[in-house]
Amino acid sequence: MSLATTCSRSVTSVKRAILCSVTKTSLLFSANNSVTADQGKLPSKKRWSKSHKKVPRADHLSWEERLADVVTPLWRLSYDEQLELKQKNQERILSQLSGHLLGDFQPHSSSPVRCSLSFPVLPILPSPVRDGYRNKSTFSVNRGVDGNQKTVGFYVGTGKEGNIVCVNGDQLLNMPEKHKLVARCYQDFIRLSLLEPCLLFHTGGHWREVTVRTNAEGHTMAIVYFHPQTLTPEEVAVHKADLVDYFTHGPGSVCHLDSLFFQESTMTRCTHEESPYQLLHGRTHIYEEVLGFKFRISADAFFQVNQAAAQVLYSTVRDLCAPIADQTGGQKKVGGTLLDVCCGTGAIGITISPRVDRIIGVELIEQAVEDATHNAALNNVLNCEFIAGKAEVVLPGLMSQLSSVGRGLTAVVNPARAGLHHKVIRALRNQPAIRRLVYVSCKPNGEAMRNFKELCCAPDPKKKLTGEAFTPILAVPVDMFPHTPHCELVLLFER
Ligand SMILES: C[S@@+](CC[C@H](N)C(=O)[O-])C[C@H]1O[C@@H](n2cnc3c(N)ncnc32)[C@H](O)[C@@H]1O
Repeated sequence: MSLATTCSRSVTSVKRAILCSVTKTSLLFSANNSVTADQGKLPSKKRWSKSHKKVPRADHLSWEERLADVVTPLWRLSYDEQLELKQKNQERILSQLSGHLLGDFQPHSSSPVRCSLSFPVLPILPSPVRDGYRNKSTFSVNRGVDGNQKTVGFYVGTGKEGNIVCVNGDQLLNMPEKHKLVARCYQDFIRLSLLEPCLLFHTGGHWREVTVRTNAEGHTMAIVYFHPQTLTPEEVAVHKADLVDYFTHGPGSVCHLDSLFFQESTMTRCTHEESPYQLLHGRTHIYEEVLGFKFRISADAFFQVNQAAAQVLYSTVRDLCAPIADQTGGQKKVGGTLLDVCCGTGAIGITISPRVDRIIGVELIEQAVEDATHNAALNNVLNCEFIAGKAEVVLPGLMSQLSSVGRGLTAVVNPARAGLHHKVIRALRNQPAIRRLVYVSCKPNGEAMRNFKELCCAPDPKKKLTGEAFTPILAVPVDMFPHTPHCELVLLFER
């Protein structure tokens, strides 16, 4: 089957908006969509200042501007310019995959290599909300511009160079006011506390980061991370009580926290299982609504950071995983089984559940699996089951049980930045019932690229990749992170 035929077969049932863009893109891509390997790279500040806006020299920048350049490096560009840049960047990344599949990519060559895209990349879908969109922020504690070690904000500089300065995030465009308020109050609280901040784990100190989660309804959860060092549980309890008092009856009550959690951790990052998230005040969970479904989110669980853009992402993923037969919209049933790998709190599977017979989700974090199971029940969804465990451990066994589902098996994978373990790729690739696979990645140029190549390479018995190769059919970038160079990439593979 020719690529063009495969492509049109895949997109005929995708939502009209997508279809429309595909048609336009398909018509254009063979003629115009060739990009060189260095095109679309994020411009250096020098290049920006030439082609876009004048950027002052770093030593003339305020600390807030320097921080904005670290956290939201596209903040000087208009949103259209940002989207153009991201589009080119995604096309450049995907041209690597195309080139690799066509056998003409030279990864070690320093000269730009001309590669055509062998599949359409649709125009990036913008975020409906551009400013203050984050529903989760984590603020660090370290030495501030004025030397005060109890400063809550984000780092400028690096630990390696020993020039870290902690700058408050008040000017960051992606940060909602509520997050800034909680960070200011936490700073005020730790400055009042007799305990020292924990700047480096081996040098002592206690107060660490604070994470703030909010939802579209304005509910707020704060999670304070604390290093107990040699304090007894009784001594820690006194400081926990002070924290609660500050945020419920003291100056911090302006934050109107709906939940206050506390995690005592001796490692940079601990799961709930390693060190429990202790609820000090208020509600156990925060809730978010996406595409008409309600999701319970635990303190520890992943949820897309931009709720409005998450709706765009999930409807795109839904239409690629389970394209409805007609173009009238609605929730017609397609049937079959959907495997939701790295399912988090179940958002992808649950939003697709009305269109398929069965959803099986696999997720590492137990709390997230509990949330996913709860979320299915909360939404009266009866065809979802979720399995806790590493996908690389669960999938090989699960695959043999799924052999009987025939050809109605689709997989959607949405791993963290580290990509999928090679055993997961092997299990997916060697299960012939999977004809369609949708890969959602926030970092397609990293480990995910290795995954793409392993999904699409010729059968390789040495790597135990014996199943028929997948072919990339269509890519849809979705902007989840305005003002930053990042976006989500949805990549449809078929075979
Ligand atoms: C980018 S999030 C996506 C979550 C979900 N699909 C969503 O849209 O909300 C990646 C998820 O992969 C999970 N994860 C990371 N490593 C994993 C592994 N080895 N096996 C299964 N899940 C894993 C993380 O806990 C996280 O929930």
